[in-house]
Parts: sequence; C-alpha cells; structure tokens
Amino acid sequence: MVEAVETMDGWYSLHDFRTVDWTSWKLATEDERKEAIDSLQHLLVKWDKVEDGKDGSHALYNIVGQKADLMFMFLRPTTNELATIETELNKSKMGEFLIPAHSYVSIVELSKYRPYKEEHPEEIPEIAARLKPILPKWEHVCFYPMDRRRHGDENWYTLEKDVRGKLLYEHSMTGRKYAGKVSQIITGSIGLDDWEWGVTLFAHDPLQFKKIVYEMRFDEVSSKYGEFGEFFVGNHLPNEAIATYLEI
Ligand code: VOV
Repeated sequence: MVEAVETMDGWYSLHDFRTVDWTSWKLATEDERKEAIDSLQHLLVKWDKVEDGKDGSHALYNIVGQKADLMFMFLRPTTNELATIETELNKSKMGEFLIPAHSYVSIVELSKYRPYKEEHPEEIPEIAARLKPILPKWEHVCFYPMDRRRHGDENWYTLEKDVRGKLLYEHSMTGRKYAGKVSQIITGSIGLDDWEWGVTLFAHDPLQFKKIVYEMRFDEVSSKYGEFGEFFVGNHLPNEAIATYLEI
C-alpha cells in the first residue's frame, strides 16, 4: 500500500465571500449606512486585537469581477471561533447588507515529505510561524481550490511517497523563483470542504499571479496531477479605506 504523508496542521481558515447588496445600501438612510460602517469597523478593531495577540489573523480584500465584492480571510485555532466570527458578522448592522456569495473552510497545512530530525518539527519557530501565519496584507490576493487528480494512470494517490516528494520538490523550486513577489499559504481541506487544498496567494503586482500559475502548469505535479476550481482575485481593503469604498 502507498504511504500517506504526515501533515503539520496549524490554524483553521475561513475564506468568507460576500456581495454587497448595493440596492438596499443605496436605499438605506445615511444614519443606517453610518451605523453599518461603524459596526464593521468595530469588528475589525476586535479582530485586529486578536491578531496583535497572535491568536489569529484576518485580511479583507475587494474582489474584482462578479463572483463577490468582498473576501474576508480569517485564521483561528478552532472552527468554533470561525463560526462565531461568521455569526457576529451576520448579526452586525453591516451584515444586513452583505449577501453570502461563497465560503471555503480549511486548515493551514505543511507536509512532511522532507524528513526532519526533530521529533516535533511543528515546534521549530520558523515552521510554527508558517502554521500560524499573520496574513501578509499585500496589495493583491488570489484564491482558488484544487485537487490532485486520480484518473487512470494519472493518480496522485497511487504514487509512492518518495515520487510525490520529488515532484513537490520540483514544484517548490518553481515557487522559489517568485520569492518576494508571491507569498503562498496552502490550506488543506480534505474532509473539511469540497476540494482538497486551498491556494491563497498574495502579491504586490497581480500580474505575478498569472506568471506563477502559468509557469507551475508545466511542473509535472500540476500538469499531470492538478485539477483547479474557481479563481478569485482581489485588491487589499485596509480598515481606513472601507468608508470610501462604501460611500454613495
Ligand atoms: C509561491 C511559491 C511557492 C512555493 C515556494 C511553494 C512550495 C511548496 C512546498 C515546499 C510544498 C511541499 C511541502 C509543504 O509545504 O507542504 C508545497 C506544497 C503544495 N503547494 Fe506549493 N509552493 C508555492 C506556490 C504554490 C502554488 C501557486 C500552488 C498552486 C499550484 C498550481 O499549479 O496552481 C501550490 C500548491 C501546493 C499544494 C496544493 C501543496 C500541497 C501538496 C501536497 O500534496 O501536500 N503552491 N509547496
């Protein structure tokens, strides 16, 4: 039997996509709109404090295209905290104007294809920081889910572990060329959501998303074994830009 790989798992992740109900927003009174913006700012300040305490992280992006208007990404130690955040947002005044568009539940994951001499590599500070990352608030985000193919001869799950490790090593060599240009967070979602992994990329220049994803299509691990879901691309929306974004 083919050996599975052990994973190191960090914070749980929720990608929460919302569409602004612009018609209701325009019909609301100025006081209602102000109350709604204040309620969102209040939540953001609360989430900022969690991030300052290194108990989680979050980021907000304005999605380009019709799939959604906003993407909140939350990282927390438990799924209970993620559900609480989602409910708090729904109950807030702003929640009255946010229509759920899509969501994705997963957990930050690193695999142990590379052997570690340490008994608990997840405790190595550099690895611990990657499992519980503070999200880089880079200007642009790209999120998509993916699977590893299991069709006929192209079946990731019948490849020996060392072969999979070698293919992922080659993949990492392509990734390394984008150091400083693209930062990636891979979240595992087998048993948690519809696809097997979530890929969240951050960049200063959105063109780099096209460059890296295109180049990786030629890596064997993607060309033979990659299946991809819907792509979402967005621009960072810092707290101080929200009022302007929602201004009518
Ligand atoms: C931005 C650069 C970058 C870099 C440096 C990088 C490196 C690495 C390393 C070292 C490893 C293996 C060990 C681990 O850390 O788990 C991985 C693992 C993984 N990757 Fe990656 N990846 C990048 C980027 C990167 C991208 C752009 C994609 C999407 C692929 C595409 O075709 O659209 C991706 C996917 C993945 C996935 C789904 C996994 C898990 C597969 C599994 O079977 O376990 N990844 N990745």
